[in-house]
Amino acid sequence: MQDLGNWTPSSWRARPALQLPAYADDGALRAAEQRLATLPALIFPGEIAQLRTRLGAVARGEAFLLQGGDCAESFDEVGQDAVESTFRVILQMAVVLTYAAACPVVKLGRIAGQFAKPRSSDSETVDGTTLPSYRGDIVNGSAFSAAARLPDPARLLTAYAHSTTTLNQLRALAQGGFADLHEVHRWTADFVRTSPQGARFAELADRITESLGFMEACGFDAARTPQLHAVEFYTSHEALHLHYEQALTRHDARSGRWYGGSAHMLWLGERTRQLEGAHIEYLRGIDNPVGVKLGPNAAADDVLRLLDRLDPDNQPGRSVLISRMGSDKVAERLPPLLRAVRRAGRTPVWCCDPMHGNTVTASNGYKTRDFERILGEMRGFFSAHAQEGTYAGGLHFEMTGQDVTECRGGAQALSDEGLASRYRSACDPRLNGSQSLELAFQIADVLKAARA
Ligand SMILES: O=C[C@H](O)[C@H](O)COP(=O)(O)O
Ligand SMILES: C=C(OP(=O)(O)O)C(=O)O
Ligand SMILES: [Mn+2]
Repeated sequence: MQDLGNWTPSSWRARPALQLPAYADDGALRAAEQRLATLPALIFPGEIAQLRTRLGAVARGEAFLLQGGDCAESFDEVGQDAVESTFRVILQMAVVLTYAAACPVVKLGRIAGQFAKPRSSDSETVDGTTLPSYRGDIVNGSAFSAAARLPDPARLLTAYAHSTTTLNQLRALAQGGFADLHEVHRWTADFVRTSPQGARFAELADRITESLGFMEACGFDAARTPQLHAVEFYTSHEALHLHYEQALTRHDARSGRWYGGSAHMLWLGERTRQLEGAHIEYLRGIDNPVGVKLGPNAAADDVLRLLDRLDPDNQPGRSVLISRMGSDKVAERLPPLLRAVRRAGRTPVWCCDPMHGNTVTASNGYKTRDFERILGEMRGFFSAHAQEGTYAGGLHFEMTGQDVTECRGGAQALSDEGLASRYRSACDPRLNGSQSLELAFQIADVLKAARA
């Protein structure tokens, strides 16, 4: 078993911690942490071990990882629509990829806990008024008022409550009949059904339905094949708010290991991955699969030191490296990292986040991303792996199943003016349901070619 040295769930507190809120009332923070520590973990060790096994298959090139969801979940949107629509689009994307590339797809939501946000600036100025930045619903409110922006420790408990609600809904959707492959036609949202993507998906769904009918006519017993009736769906979020993560850390008496009980998988962002920092210290001691984002300034040596710290035994399925270079930099910056990791004999999952290196400001002030640049980084990621003889293992998207207008382009040809109509994200722009499906068809072609 990995030697954790002097690690404890609270050893991160002796290290410099970036991006954490400064609470005015220490007593209220401690009370919230103590309350959380008495509540059940959201995710249990057996489920975490199962995801490690699935990601191990990705690391070996036998499966593909699809990770996606909101940039920042909102307390106001916890409920039927937002969760169900994102779940159904992830299912649709996964079916498109599985069908095209005949490759199992591991489905991992940025969901049921994605409430904490790192920011470039501590404050925001609007019309001459300066207030603290919004840092995610677990910390403060997105409304531009002094009261909303005050960090409130009671939000830690609301985040836990909302995560349990969402997780309960996800478990029901994944296991309760909705995800049955015989229902594949029902997964399309109404606004997508009439789009070119909707039509393309309907054709694919017809082929799947026909194949199932054919196989059942040949005597294949679908009723005895659980994989047709339910899906494995896992959760993840950025492990930014360490007070929250520590309070949900649990010891597993059976294995003797510690695990983060807030999600199956946890990752660190580009801004909090300092080797000697608090966030890496926390992550190294838990047994979950863990990820690290890598931006264009990551050096090969940094990446190897991070793997030494997080995954010293080089266990397939433990570490996920998520590159987010930008479409204009991926061809130059990613190959040296792939080469160094391969030469060191390391076997992390390599995943691409084509969102965070491609954020721009539209002419009317909206934070946005271009569909073509997202696609461009994704293609650059596959090319870099082909060039280096490594496996392009997965993709990480900021997306929603809803009909929002936050990213430009795609078949809908969303323009700067179009962004204003339904821009709902409190942080970064997401692909909408139709853009997400369009992207899945594009990736399917690339994945099929890469696997051939
Ligand atoms: O989601 C990631 C970050 O929180 C986000 O990209 C930061 O955005 P900012 O540069 O507006 O702070
Ligand atoms: C903060 C995020 O990304 P990054 O750390 O890559 O900027 C994120 O995934 O929301
Ligand atoms: Mn984001």
